[in-house]
Amino acid sequence: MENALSAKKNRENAVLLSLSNAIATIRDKSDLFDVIDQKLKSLFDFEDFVICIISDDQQTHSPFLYNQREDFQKNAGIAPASTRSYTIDDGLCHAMMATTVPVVFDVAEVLAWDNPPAWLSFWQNLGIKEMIGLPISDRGICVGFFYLYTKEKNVVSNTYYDILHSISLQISVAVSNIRANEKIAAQLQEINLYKQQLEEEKSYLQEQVEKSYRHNEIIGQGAGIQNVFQLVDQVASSDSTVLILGETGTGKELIARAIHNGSPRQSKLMIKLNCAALPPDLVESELFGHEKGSFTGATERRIGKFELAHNGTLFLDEIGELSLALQVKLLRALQEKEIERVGGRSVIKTNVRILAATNRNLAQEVEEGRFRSDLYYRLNVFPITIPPLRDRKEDIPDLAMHFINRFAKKTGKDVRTLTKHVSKTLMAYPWPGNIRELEHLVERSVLLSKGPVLREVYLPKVEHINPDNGAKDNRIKTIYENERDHILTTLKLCRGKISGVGGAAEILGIPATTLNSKIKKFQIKRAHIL
Ligand SMILES: Nc1ncnc2c1ncn2[C@@H]1O[C@H](COP(=O)(O)OP(=O)(O)OP(=O)(O)O)[C@@H](O)[C@H]1O
Repeated sequence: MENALSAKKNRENAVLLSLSNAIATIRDKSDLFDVIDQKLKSLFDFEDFVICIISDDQQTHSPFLYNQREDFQKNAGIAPASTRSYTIDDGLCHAMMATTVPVVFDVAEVLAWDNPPAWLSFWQNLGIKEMIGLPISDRGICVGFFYLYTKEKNVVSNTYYDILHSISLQISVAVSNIRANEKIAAQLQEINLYKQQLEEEKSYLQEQVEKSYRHNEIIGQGAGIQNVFQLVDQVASSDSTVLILGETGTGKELIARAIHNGSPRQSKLMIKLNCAALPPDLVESELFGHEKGSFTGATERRIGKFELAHNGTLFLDEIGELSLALQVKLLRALQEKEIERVGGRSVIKTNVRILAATNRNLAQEVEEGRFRSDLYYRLNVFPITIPPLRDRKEDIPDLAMHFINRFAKKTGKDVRTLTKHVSKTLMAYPWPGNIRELEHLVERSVLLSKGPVLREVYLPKVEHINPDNGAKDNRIKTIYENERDHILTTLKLCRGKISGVGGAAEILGIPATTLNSKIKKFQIKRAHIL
């Protein structure tokens, strides 16, 4: 008998020793899981176990280490998961916190209490009859619980209590180490994230410095652009969302930057996202960021433009190209003022001023169901429409001189002015690509010019140009859309003149009355034309 007892004692000591050696090498949760599952099981037979940790506010506790068997999810009741938390006020926790020694609970008895733990019936459904609770402590304070579940009753006799107590102390040390490691890893990840943010901010700042050098002069004396400047002055100092409308190349980004630079957010960043430049799923992660592994290719956690623009301005260019699914997500972000990274679980508060731009007729896009009306109304708080260059020809000579000076400086060529003839030619051209097209044409002409006076410019032939360059639409249009677009283009070319010589009806070869009824049918408004 004595021999049998001492053999048992020896076996226990051996398990304890090997457990303690194994615990010393533990680096993470999976190491600890294996040690408990293999070494402790060799001491006595238990079915499963869970280690829970009490939250910092001492109100709840959550599973920290547990078996992640797939069949658990199929069982009735609440399977352990680190995302779940339970109140500490459930009798069981209080009993555990009041003791330093193992406590054995009869599962059926606990379930008959007034306030049984919400998760316990899950284990009963698996046939668990008893559970042994051991406190997990850190420097003498109870920080969690270690529950061992058994299918038989009285598996652990009193003689095991001492050894279980020693084991719980050792496991407590391992849990503390793992939590400390996890904290360091999370901090490292935060540091890397900030590093990435700083790098992105740096590249944005470099871009901004470059642009502010180029953008300190916005050229335009004509009434059309002066009206735009007035609107910019009115809205810049507020936090209002601004919708900037205008054909491609009319200066929408320049105006967005002027609004940002005139706002109290000017010392922060203006981040730009071109909604048309990427496929929809990438636009989502560009906007909101993503967590590591949230999709194939997401090898690193990455913050999105919303986060990057925090306390600054987010300029959403070509907003009309945003998919309907993303429009919903953007609307939610604007309404809630918070975002969720793709694959992320937590919400992130953001304080961002939104400027949006499009060369599409958004009101029409709404009518035709391609743009959500609720998002449109949220964006259309303060619309600014930039007139196309053909409607502000008076600005062309100044703009041309501005670009001549810039490119002469850039290329080192001595070009100082342009002839009257060139000026007239430029003013007669309809500029479907607007100021950007003028900028490129001047650049080319400066390069080709032979003296200090620009005598020649090489304009494309007008008949090849479709001045209604607004929609970059690759889909095949319906006959209805085509007819509407054709009428609209002609009306734009004629600046809204319907009848008489040079009127749209004459060009289209139909009576003015017919054109008028078509305008009605297609719901073409004056604002669409001008
Ligand atoms: N009033 C202006 N004075 C000087 N330069 C201008 C002016 N307006 C536009 N530009 C220049 O014309 C080019 C096109 O402008 P910008 O990129 O702002 O147009 P956009 O309307 O945003 O074009 P897109 O619709 O294609 O995005 C830029 O190089 C910009 O600096």
